[in-house]
Amino acid sequence: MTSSRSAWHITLIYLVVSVLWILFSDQALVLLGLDEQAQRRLQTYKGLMFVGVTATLIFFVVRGHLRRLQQQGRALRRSEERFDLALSGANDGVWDWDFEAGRGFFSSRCKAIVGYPADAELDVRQIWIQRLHPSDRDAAVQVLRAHLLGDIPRYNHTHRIRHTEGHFIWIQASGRVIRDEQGQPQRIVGIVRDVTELKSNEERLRQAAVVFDSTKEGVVITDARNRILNVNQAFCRITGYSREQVLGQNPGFLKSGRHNHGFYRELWAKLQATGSWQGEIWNRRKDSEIYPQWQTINAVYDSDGRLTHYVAVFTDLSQLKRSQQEVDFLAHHDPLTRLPNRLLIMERLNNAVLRARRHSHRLGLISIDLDRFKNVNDSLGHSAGDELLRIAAERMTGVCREEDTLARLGGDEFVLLVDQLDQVEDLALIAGRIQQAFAQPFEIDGQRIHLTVSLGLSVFPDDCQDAGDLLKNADTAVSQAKNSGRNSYAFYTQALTEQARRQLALESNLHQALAQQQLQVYYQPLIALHSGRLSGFEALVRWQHPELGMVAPDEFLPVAQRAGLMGLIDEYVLSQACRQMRTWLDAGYQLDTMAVNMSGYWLERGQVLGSVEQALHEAGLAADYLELEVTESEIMQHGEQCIELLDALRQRGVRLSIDDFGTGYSSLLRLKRLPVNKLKIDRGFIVDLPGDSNDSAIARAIIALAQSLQLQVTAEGIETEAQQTLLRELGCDIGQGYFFSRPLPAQQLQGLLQGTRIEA
Ligand SMILES: Nc1nc2c(ncn2[C@@H]2O[C@H](COP(=O)(O)O[C@H]3[C@@H](O)[C@H](n4cnc5c(=O)[nH]c(N)nc54)O[C@@H]3COP(=O)(O)O)[C@@H](O)[C@H]2O)c(=O)[nH]1
Repeated sequence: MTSSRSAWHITLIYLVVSVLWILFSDQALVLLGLDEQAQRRLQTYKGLMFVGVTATLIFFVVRGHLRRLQQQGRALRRSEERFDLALSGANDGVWDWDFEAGRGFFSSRCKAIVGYPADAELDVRQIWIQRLHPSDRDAAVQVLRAHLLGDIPRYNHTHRIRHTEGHFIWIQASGRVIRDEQGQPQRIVGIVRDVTELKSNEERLRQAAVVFDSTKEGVVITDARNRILNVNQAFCRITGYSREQVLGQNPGFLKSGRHNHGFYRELWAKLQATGSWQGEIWNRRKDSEIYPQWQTINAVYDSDGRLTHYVAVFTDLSQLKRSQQEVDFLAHHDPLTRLPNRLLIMERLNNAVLRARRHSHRLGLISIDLDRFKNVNDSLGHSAGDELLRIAAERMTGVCREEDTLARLGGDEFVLLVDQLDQVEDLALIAGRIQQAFAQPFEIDGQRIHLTVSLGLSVFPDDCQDAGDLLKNADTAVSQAKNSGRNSYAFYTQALTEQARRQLALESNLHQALAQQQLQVYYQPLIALHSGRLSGFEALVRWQHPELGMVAPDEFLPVAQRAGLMGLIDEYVLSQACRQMRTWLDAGYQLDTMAVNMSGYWLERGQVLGSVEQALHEAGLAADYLELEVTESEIMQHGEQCIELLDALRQRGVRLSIDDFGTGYSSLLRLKRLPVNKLKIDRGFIVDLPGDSNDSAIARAIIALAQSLQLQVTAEGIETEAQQTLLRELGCDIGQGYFFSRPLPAQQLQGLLQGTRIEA
């Protein structure tokens, strides 16, 4: 019942009772039959009583009403106090936006949130519209509009507001619209809350969650009873288990079985005593693979110091271990062929020598060098060269025993350590097998490559006393194999070492020899066999070493070649020979030829032409006196380039001769194209004449071939009269050899020259 109806009720009852009292109380007095004075007195008392009763009634009604009002007021205040307390406890501010009046009310907390003092007079624009973050404005207005249109029951939105100090704060505003009878929005009332800290906490949590899930380390969080509460994605990736499969489990199910109880006992003892443990631990993945991990476990305590959680963070070390193994492997192996490298073979060699010493057995070392491997690299490129080395290593491994070690020292150098060698000959058998491994051509990039190997064999303790010397000796022997024509093997001997030492000494003295003119040119006569006339000389270099005596060219020329001095020697001999020829001609000796050897170095560098022209010019000698000798094998090796050079020399009038003819397998077709004047039969075919019928046949054939090609023929190495006679009979033009004279210095040839002088 409303308050006005209650008031009408009471008033009506009062009216009825009052009217009935007035109407019937006087009649009741009349019925009493009292005199007029008594009646008037009673009427006065009656009136007084009515006033007294009604006054009493009014007193109680008013008092009751006022008491109720007081109670309601107190209840309202209490309720307001509770509301205020609740809002301020929750740190919320109240706002009220009256659309009709265009005013807003903002509680002091509401103002404080934005940075205004409590007594600041603010309108809605100042506190809300102008302060909204531009990025949040559209969304905030849209939610408000939706609520005002009745699309959503409450206005609730979180957005950024610029604080009076300039920075942005996050607030959460909520409210509800109040409408008039027609449903038109009158005002909206609500609360506002500063959620900046909440937001930054949320952001931190979000970041933590991203870190938790994106970190490469596996993370496991357990409760105090060690039941898994959470794991991250890295844990799942590393272990192979899904999150659902492990939640609630004890992490002990990951144990690999590789650690004993003592290990785990110590782990837990340390964890409980210090609150953390760190170390390498082996666990088992879902696919049963066991793997190492580096793990840190920390105990987590609450503010009262009670243990609440354990957090374990671990890194999978298996990749690292594999890399470490690979690094270790590469430190001792060659990455291309995966064979042991120099470091490892030396280690094994040293150990093998110690064992061989202790047990008095032999061991062998084979140094293996691929012949002309450089040509493959130069012509087909380094990747083809690498591929070839890889296949060669495979083939050699295939023919070696398990217990022996094949290693690559670098480039095309390999060694094979043969442990426990029963007899030296066995090493030769193994060398043969390695040579055989190269019998088939190599298929690289669609090309068939024929390759041979040279092998040097050395035996402990026969050839040396330690591992270093064993390797050195095998190297020396391989050089010997190479010098003797490649595709062969050679054993190391003490004599070889002496030779190697002498060659080293020669190499270091050769520069000095050139500077101090220790090199001399000797001349060996060339005799026209049909007349016995001295037709010329071949210039041959000699080294008069101050300590070693006369050193033969066979010995020092390969050294000069290696030392890069061949060009200087060739030029020196050429110019000396041309000058000497000029001197002899000027002295009136009738000579036709001065023969000079042309080395492979000259052919390679292509400097011959310039040097020849210069030497002839300086000596003032006509070109046709000069005969350059090129060996058959050099011509074969240098091919077209050599022919072009010979052509050029020929055009300048220089005569050319093929030296050591018969040893180089030149084809007749090529021979026909060569611009040469002479063939020089190799001494090897002369030495056994006239007794050896094969050599006779060869000499005869060469002479016939030369004649048919209209070339002259010289036979070198004639040591006997019989050889001279036979060769003359066969039609050989020129003879050279000890039978006529050894090579001699110019001044010792005067006697021989006398017969050729033309008297002026
Ligand atoms: N590029 C150069 N090569 C040169 C030069 N001087 C010599 N050589 C080459 O060195 C090789 C050895 O030469 P050498 O010891 O001088 O031997 C020559 C003669 O002494 C030797 N010969 C001559 N007759 C006889 C004989 O009757 N018996 C015998 N055992 N040996 C004899 O033959 C060598 C001449 O050879 P060749 O040149 O093939 O005619 C040798 O290959 C020389 O070519 C030089 O200055 N530059």
